[in-house]
Amino acid sequence: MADLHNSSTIPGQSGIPSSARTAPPDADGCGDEVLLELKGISKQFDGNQVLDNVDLTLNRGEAVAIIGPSGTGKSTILRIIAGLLSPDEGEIYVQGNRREGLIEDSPDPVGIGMVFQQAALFDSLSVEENVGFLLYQHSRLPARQIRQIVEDVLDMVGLPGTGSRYPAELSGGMRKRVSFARAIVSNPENPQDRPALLLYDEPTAGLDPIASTVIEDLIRAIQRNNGCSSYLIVTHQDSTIRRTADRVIFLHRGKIQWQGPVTAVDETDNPFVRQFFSGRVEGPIQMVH
Ligand SMILES: Nc1ncnc2c1ncn2[C@@H]1O[C@H](COP(=O)(O)OP(=O)(O)OP(=O)(O)O)[C@@H](O)[C@H]1O
Repeated sequence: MADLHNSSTIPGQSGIPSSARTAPPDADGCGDEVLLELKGISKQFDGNQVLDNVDLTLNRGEAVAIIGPSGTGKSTILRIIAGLLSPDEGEIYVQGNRREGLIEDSPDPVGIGMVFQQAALFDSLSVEENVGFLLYQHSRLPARQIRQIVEDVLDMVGLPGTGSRYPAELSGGMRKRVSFARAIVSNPENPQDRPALLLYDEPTAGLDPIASTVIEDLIRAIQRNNGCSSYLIVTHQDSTIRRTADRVIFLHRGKIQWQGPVTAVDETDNPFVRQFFSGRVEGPIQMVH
């Protein structure tokens, strides 16, 4: 496992009991291979330092939640990891290979998939055509098989029998689940296309508690079905943090202020984590008005 003790960029780390800082080596049976490493990543927009010298390591098979107040750079870090945005400074290693430029310039040695916060659906296409869009466009699978795959995925996201409806006929939460279904649909002809790393940007935002549970269970099921795949998940929702994360990273003011196993979020005396989980207005995190 990554040795969190050696990370010098985690000022709040000292509040975590040493026994809680690292998981037992290879607890998940996925080996201890480092899948992703960020070294000294910085990014600013219009003079606003959003990420400031961030180091982050993710092992194969790990599930990590990135949390923190709004506007603190969580989506930015996902977009940098996905290769959609360049950092101003720092290095990115995917399975030990340094990435040069954006994803379009040099493909990574393993697939990285991103499930966006707001994936737009095509209004003129049915739910089935939306979810099966990439398979209809890029695979040679017969339409009947694509329909079956789509039906199965709709079932998985808790929307069975909705394939013939149009996005305008669905609630916002249902549309979100259709987007999710589209993001996770994969071609059985190319199982190697399945990403080794998935990046989820607030997949349960705006969903009712039961629909959230369906998506949270699905995120875990996808990880199990893909062997030792890993994911990073950005979320504000307490239940999603607790049900999908093995490890939690707290980002604020451009830096990782705390990280530890999900079981430690209720034990740590780190003031950022305490304020975040209690929802108190008073504390080191100041609302930006
Ligand atoms: N392309 C961009 N151009 C200018 N500023 C940007 C851009 N992308 C992000 N920012 C700014 O960077 C900061 C961090 O944004 P980001 O979306 O990463 O935050 P976040 O932590 O994901 O927020 P939230 O929890 O509200 O989704 C914000 O102040 C945002 O306005």
